[in-house]
Amino acid sequence: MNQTELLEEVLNLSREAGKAIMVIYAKDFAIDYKQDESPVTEADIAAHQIISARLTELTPHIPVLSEENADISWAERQTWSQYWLVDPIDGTKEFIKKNGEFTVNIALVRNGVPVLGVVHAPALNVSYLAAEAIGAFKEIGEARIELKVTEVPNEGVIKVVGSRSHPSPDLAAFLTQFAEVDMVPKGSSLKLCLVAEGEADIYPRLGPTSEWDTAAGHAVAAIAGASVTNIDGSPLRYNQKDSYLNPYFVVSRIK
Ligand SMILES: Nc1ncnc2c1ncn2[C@@H]1O[C@H](COP(=O)(O)O)[C@@H](OP(=O)(O)O)[C@H]1O
Ligand SMILES: [Mg+2]
Repeated sequence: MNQTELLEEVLNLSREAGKAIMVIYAKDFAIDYKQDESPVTEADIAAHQIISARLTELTPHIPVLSEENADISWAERQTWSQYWLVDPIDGTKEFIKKNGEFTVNIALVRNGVPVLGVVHAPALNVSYLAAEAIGAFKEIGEARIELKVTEVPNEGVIKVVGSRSHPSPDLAAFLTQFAEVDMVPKGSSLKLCLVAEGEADIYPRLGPTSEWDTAAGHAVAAIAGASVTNIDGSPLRYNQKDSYLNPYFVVSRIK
C-alpha cells in the first residue's frame, strides 16, 4: 500500500471511530476518572477499540500505542523504529461539555518524527490529514483543500490559540514578546490545525500534554509548513524517553 492509500484508509477509519463517538455523544454517558484524574468515557474506549483493531489489520507489522492502552514498557518501545500513536478522543473535557471541540488523532511516527497524521473532528464534520511527500489537507464535507502555511511577520496583532480547559500560568510571560495579541481558546488538536490553515499565527503550549495529544496535529502543522519546536527551537520529537509527557512546545508561522 502506498502512502496516499494509507492516508485515505486512516482518514476512513478515523471517521468510523467518529461515528461510534457521535452515537455516545448524543446520549447520557457515564464519566470515569483515571489515576491522573483526567476523565474517560465509553466513547474513548469504543473509539480506541475500533482504531486499534483496524490499524492492526491494515499494517500488522506496525505496533499501536493508544492513550487507552499505553501500558507498554520503555524497553519495548525503544525498539520501535515506527509505530501508530493514537488518541481516540483528544479533548475529552470538551466532549463532556458537548461543545464539539474534540478530535480523533491518529499519527504514524517514524524515528521520532510524525510522518503521517489525521485529526478528525466528528461533531464539526471537519478532518485534517497530512503525509510527507503528499501534503497537508483540510476536508469539510466533500470539499478538500490543500494547506500551505504562509509566514507572517511579528508585527501588529498576533492571533494566539490556546487551551479552553487547561490554563497555563507561563503563557502570559511568553506572550509579552508580542506587541498585541488576540487570544482564541480552542479544545484539542484543532489548535495545531488552526496554525496549519492560517487561522491562528501561534500555539504556544506552556503546559503539560502527552505525546498522543500532539503527534497527529504536529504532522498536519509541520507538513503544511509551520514550525513545531521545543521552547529552545529544537524539533519536538516522539518516543525518545520513558515518560509520555511532551516538553513545552510552540507551533508557529511567525517569521
Ligand atoms: N497535567 C496534564 N498531564 C498530561 N496531560 C494533560 C495535562 N493537562 C492536560 N493534559 C492533556 O491535554 C489534552 C487536552 O488539551 P486541551 O486543553 O488543549 O484541549 C488532554 O487530552 P485528552 O482529552 O486526550 O485527555 C489532556 O490529557
Ligand atoms: Mg484522549
